[in-house]
Amino acid sequence: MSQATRRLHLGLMFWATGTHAAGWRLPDAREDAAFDIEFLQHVTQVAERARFDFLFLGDRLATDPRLQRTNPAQMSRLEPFTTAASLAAATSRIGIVVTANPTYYDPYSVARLMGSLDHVSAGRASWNIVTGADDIAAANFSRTEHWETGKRYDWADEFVDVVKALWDGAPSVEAPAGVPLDHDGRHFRIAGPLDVPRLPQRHAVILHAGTSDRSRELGAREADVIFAGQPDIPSAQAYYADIKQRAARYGRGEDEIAILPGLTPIVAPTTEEAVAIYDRLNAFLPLDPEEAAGEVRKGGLGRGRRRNLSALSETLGVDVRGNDPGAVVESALYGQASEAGRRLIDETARRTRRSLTGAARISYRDLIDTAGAMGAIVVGNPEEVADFIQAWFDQRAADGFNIFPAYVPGAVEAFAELVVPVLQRRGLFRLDYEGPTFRDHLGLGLPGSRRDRDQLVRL
Ligand SMILES: Cc1cc2nc3c(=O)[nH]c(=O)nc-3n(C[C@H](O)[C@H](O)[C@H](O)COP(=O)(O)O)c2cc1C
Repeated sequence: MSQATRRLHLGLMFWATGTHAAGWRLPDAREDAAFDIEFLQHVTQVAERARFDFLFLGDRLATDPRLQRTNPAQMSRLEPFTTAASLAAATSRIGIVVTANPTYYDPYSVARLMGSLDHVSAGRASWNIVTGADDIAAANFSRTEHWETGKRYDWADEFVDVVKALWDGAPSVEAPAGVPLDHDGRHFRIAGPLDVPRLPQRHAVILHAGTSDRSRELGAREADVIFAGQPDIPSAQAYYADIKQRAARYGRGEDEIAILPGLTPIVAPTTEEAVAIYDRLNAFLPLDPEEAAGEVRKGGLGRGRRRNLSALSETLGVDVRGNDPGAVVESALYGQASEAGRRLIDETARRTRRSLTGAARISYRDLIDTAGAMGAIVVGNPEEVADFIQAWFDQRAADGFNIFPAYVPGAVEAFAELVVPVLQRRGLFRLDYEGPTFRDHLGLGLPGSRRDRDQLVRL
């Protein structure tokens, strides 16, 4: 795609009390937000008014008390297909992404649920394929273990193939009874045809999120959007180039696959106000008790790492235990710290505008706060946040972002009101939707049928 026509894409990651662990502590936060469908609809409408490409509903198939520390709204939630149908009825343009994990679903059900959602939403359905980070989910699905990566992706590859083939054979004007599938594969035996009529988008938009080589391959082959997690431009550029190269090997053009890292923007009219929000959120978070040497524990995905001087010492490569967490850090620490430690200090300075030498100084507590949330975070005024987004976009580290609002609804409204107009003024983001379907927002036409495509490849 030429630079002139390349457009930024924006998704909204919806965690009802925000993606910051203290998002639920702010005055306008709602502790029942995850279950109040009118509230979910309101947030989706705010995103739609700002012309976001999509609202993203992640999912987990198990609850985990450890999430209470970091994202309480993730501990219990509404089932996403049901939620999505309700959000579709309250909106008319925004794409709606539902996470459904092939490891624990079956293909006919997903083809049917997603196909129905595409009808209910008039062409705005999207399936986020994840193979699952939660090994505890296995215990809810009559399994003794969460499969290892190879098995999960062998299963997922065939699963996705079958779902797309079911959509291709869905009842249509040309074939009112549908086309039987008669799939007899390694994992699935499915007769078909699907009982849902041909989807408005033919295929729901496919998203994918994962980290392994197998995940990259599945994403490059099947996904229209990749949800990525790199925290900085160099690592995001490497990931971006790798996915686009892999996609090219499947005959797919650069513009057929959008790579959107997650980004937490903390924005306010002035830099000082934005930093004050960031500090205020972090001040709510308690520190963990210190641990004995050699016992530093790290949290898993989404559960955050331990917030104490022991864990900080690990990252810095310098033993800083015994300091008052609120004390300012000596400037000599920079020279002593590991590379990861120096990155942590630099990132803290970028977010807080404090330094090791200036009038406003970095404290140990500031470093702990940064280490607790190392994803891509930008704190600043609207122009500064837009600069950050544009830098990633221009340097091909991203085709846009999945926006993680730190607190809800305030951070969604702030981004919509303050940053989107700047991105629009710069010609980076759409002024209006160009069509009614999610595929239209992504600039994608209707997909050819899999069988046609396979035949073309054979010719
Ligand atoms: C950005 C991102 C978002 C993810 N979202 C979810 C999710 O909503 N639900 C889930 O079960 N797993 C989610 N995962 C986990 C992936 O499905 C995957 O299982 C995990 O990253 C391990 O990588 P692998 O599958 O490539 O081995 C996410 C992963 C990433 C990187």
